[in-house]
Amino acid sequence: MKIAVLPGDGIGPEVTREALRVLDALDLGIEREEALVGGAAYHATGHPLPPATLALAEASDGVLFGAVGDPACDALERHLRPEQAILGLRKALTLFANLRPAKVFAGLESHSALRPEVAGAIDLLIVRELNGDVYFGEKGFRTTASGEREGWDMMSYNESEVRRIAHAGFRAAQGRSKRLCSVDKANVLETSQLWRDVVIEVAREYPDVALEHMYVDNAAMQLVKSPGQFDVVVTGNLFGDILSDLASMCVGSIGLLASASLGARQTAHGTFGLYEPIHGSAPDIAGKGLANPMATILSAAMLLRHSLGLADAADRIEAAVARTLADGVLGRDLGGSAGTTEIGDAVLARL
Ligand SMILES: NC(=O)C1=CN([C@@H]2O[C@H](COP(=O)(O)OP(=O)(O)OC[C@H]3O[C@@H](n4cnc5c(N)ncnc54)[C@H](O)[C@@H]3O)[C@@H](O)[C@H]2O)C=CC1
Ligand SMILES: CC(C)CC(=O)C(=O)O
Ligand SMILES: [Mg+2]
Repeated sequence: MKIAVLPGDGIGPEVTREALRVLDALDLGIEREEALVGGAAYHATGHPLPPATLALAEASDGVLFGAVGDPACDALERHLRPEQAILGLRKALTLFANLRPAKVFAGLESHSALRPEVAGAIDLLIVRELNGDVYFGEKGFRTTASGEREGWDMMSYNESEVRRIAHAGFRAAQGRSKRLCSVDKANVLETSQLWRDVVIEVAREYPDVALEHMYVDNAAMQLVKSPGQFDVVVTGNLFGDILSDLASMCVGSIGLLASASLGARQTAHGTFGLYEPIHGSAPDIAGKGLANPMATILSAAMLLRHSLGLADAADRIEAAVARTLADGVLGRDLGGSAGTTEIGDAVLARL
């Protein structure tokens, strides 16, 4: 079993370090190799996703990813920006299904941005499409006839892209409460109309799952009003990106939400995937020891479960994180004072 570790930029290396300490403590015999990615890779090699990094990821059983993003790179041509590394990995590795669970941990109800009785009901899974949509369409700048600058980005989905993520959504729903909410903007966008049509076609293969459709603006409102109504949500790349950050504050902090990005490839141990917190490189707190590493630690648990066939070890990590939070070890993001290493220590002590 071998994993690739790509810490990246900003708080990426800080939170990845804590997740690796947790994996080490479990002594699971996992070989690992680290590589540069994002701004760190650009500064060292001139490219945010060097061929050696991609090759390492491809040759591994799973990838643990920190975060990419560096304000010093914001003026670079787009293909050289750090964010292109994570987009490139998702695309090159055909990781089209991004699972983003959001559940309120016991004891954290009052740390949600919502009222505790509303927050307490949250236990949902966002299944976000990750290989298509406006993130991967043609884009550019042009000058209009009247001489104005104009930026444009092409949004599209084809039916096979929608079909495979719809299947992922329905299968996830079958494993949970058999309810699936498909989120789109079919009242305005043709991309979304196609999305809705295909989801309805795929639904015929899952008669045991109750399908509902919701427009994304309403979904954002409903997630704040009564998040407990949602179980599995399947949606496109852009909407899923936005709704999952929103869901993180319903749970309490973006520093708590983990993710698994999966495709179809099977290894000897499980489904190949990339695992990362849903947050970014947080330049505002990078290097200060303030980042909450729990999202990355929980991502490592998802790696063990989905890619390495080590569900018991994943359960242990998740239980240790839950106990740490229940014991009131909270970072600044949750109104506490524990730093990154202190939170890692607390999880280690509860493994
Ligand atoms: N998958 C990735 O690598 C992602 C990269 N990014 C990149 O990250 C950079 C910063 O983006 P932002 O929009 O600021 O989003 P962000 O998620 O990095 O930060 C948003 C806010 O949440 C806080 N935060 C994030 N993670 C935290 C943690 N673990 N503990 C405590 N507080 C945390 C930050 O301090 C900041 O105030 C940009 O370059 C962006 O493109 C953004 C999202 C995902
Ligand atoms: C950095 C972006 C490419 C993606 C993002 O915000 C995310 O995947 O959550
Ligand atoms: Mg995001």
